[in-house]
Amino acid sequence: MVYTVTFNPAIDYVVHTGEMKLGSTNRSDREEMYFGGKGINVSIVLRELDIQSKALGFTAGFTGEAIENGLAEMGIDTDFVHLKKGNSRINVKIKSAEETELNGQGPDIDDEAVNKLFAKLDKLQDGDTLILAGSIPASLPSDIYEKILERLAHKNIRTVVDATKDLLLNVLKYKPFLIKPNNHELGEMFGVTLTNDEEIEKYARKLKEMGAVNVLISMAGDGAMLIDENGEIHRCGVCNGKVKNSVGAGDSMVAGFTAGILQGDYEYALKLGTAAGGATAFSDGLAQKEKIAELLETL
Ligand SMILES: Nc1ncnc2c1ncn2[C@@H]1O[C@H](COP(=O)(O)OP(=O)(O)OP(=O)(O)O)[C@@H](O)[C@H]1O
Ligand SMILES: O=P(O)(O)OC[C@@]1(O)O[C@H](CO)[C@@H](O)[C@@H]1O
Repeated sequence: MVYTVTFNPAIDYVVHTGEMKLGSTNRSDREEMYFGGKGINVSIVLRELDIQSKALGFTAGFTGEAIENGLAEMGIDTDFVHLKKGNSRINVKIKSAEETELNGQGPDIDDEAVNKLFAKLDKLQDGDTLILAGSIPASLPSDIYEKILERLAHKNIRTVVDATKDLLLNVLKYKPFLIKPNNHELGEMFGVTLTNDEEIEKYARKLKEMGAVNVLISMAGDGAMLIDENGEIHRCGVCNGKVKNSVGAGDSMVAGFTAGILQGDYEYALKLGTAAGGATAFSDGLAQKEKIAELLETL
């Protein structure tokens, strides 16, 4: 079974506007809402790839209820811990000449709620896959992902972590099966700006030396690089298409790669990840089955 964990689910409120003037009243041309947060996005795209997962995490208030109902309507299995206070966040994504995002902080998560999540995770079994994805609310310490991996270390669970900074660095000693920072996040973790392929490879290998089994670096329109468990490097360019939306492209890549590795080798997983990432970049909302299949054929 595949489980995703989203500590900080969100309603993604996507606003399209011709021009955006800071300090003025702007009017949108159209709006859309999606139920998101990184782990949830991974669950949604996994379902497009015929892999049923269970989405875990925390929801709160009326927005949390809307997220759960929306996911249920989409056929996504969920088992969220319900927080007693606050509301799940609404993340604003403004699409004008450029994409601007304003992600919320999210509700506080207390120890009792964290322990409820731990109890659910304790039921995972050998052979399961666990995907931890996205930011955590400020009320939680940055070793929370580490604590989860530590709890599960005695079981044979394939772990995937899509996070940044300390949240990611802290888990490396537990040898996550896959991590997927993008090239900017990779540089940020080492306090450097990465300007070419050689530098990106050098720092990706550092993450591997620090414990990650497979390191996948996504580079938006420049494709992706994988350093696999044997230290071999694989590269994949991007699919061709008109970019509509980059929100969730990375989550789609994580879903595609995870589905790919359950069905084939690293080359195939990288291609399926690339096709899923591209399918999201070329769609309003997340990747759909037919688009992923069409793009996979081109790689
Ligand atoms: N402009 C694009 N054209 C084609 N493919 C793209 C484009 N942007 C993203 N992709 C595909 O999606 C993958 C992941 O994208 P990206 O590197 O932007 O992830 P990310 O930064 O984690 O994204 P996000 O945080 O918005 O989900 C890329 O490696 C690529 O295969
Ligand atoms: O604030 P985080 O948790 O880092 O990212 C949250 C988020 O931007 O990630 C997804 C796209 O990857 C969106 O659905 C969501 O709004």
